[in-house]
Amino acid sequence: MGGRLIYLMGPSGSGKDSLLSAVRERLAAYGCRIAQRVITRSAEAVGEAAIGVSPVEFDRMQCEGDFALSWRANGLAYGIPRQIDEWLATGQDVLVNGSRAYLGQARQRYPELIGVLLKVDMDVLRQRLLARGREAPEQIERRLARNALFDSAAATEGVHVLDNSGHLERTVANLLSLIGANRARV
Ligand SMILES: Nc1ncnc2c1ncn2[C@@H]1O[C@H](COP(=O)(O)OP(=O)(O)O)[C@@H](O)[C@H]1O
Ligand SMILES: O=P(O)(O)OC[C@H]1O[C@H](OP(=O)(O)OP(=O)(O)O)[C@H](O)[C@@H]1O
Repeated sequence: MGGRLIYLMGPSGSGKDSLLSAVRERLAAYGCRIAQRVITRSAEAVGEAAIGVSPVEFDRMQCEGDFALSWRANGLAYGIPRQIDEWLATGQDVLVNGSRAYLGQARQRYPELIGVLLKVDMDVLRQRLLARGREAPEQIERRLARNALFDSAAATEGVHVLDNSGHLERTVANLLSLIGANRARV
């Protein structure tokens, strides 16, 4: 039997990287892989378990079929290495940090994917983005404005919504429970 693809999404600043860092070891113990993303962001500013490449290198990798999934957003290009297909084929679950805008295309390739949407109140989101300090204020406002694209009910159809407005540990527990990683694998 193939593994499950868990497709984590959420606004910039909703806590995807923090959540993935917090669950990394527990998911590894459960046998679930976390895909390392390739991003056209300088390596210093990647700030997560991702690989930074130049736009030219990204295009070359894409042409060579290195990515199972890839998309562009926020002026950047993102790729999920095709290695995830080997993991899924050998029955391992895989968690990817995805894009809300790309969900439909991801579903075309992986119809059984499990969508998980991290949600945070708008004011909390702005505060967290400013406190993180990775983007300039105008970039932060553009990222917040982008969220209006995903306000419709359709955006949450068929996806599991996890609220990360509170403590991260609660969100961690909810994600592990959703995946079934809080109990022994049978
Ligand atoms: N539950 C939480 N409570 C408080 N701060 C959080 C929580 N989750 C994430 N953060 C903080 O919010 C900021 C954005 O989180 P991050 O994981 O970088 O989000 P994303 O990867 O979705 O852009 C970071 O500074 C992070 O430390
Ligand atoms: O279509 P959207 O849901 O808006 O997503 C667009 C991109 O933004 C996020 O990336 P990234 O991790 O670079 O942004 P963040 O760390 O600032 O959230 C997300 O993971 C997608 O790659």
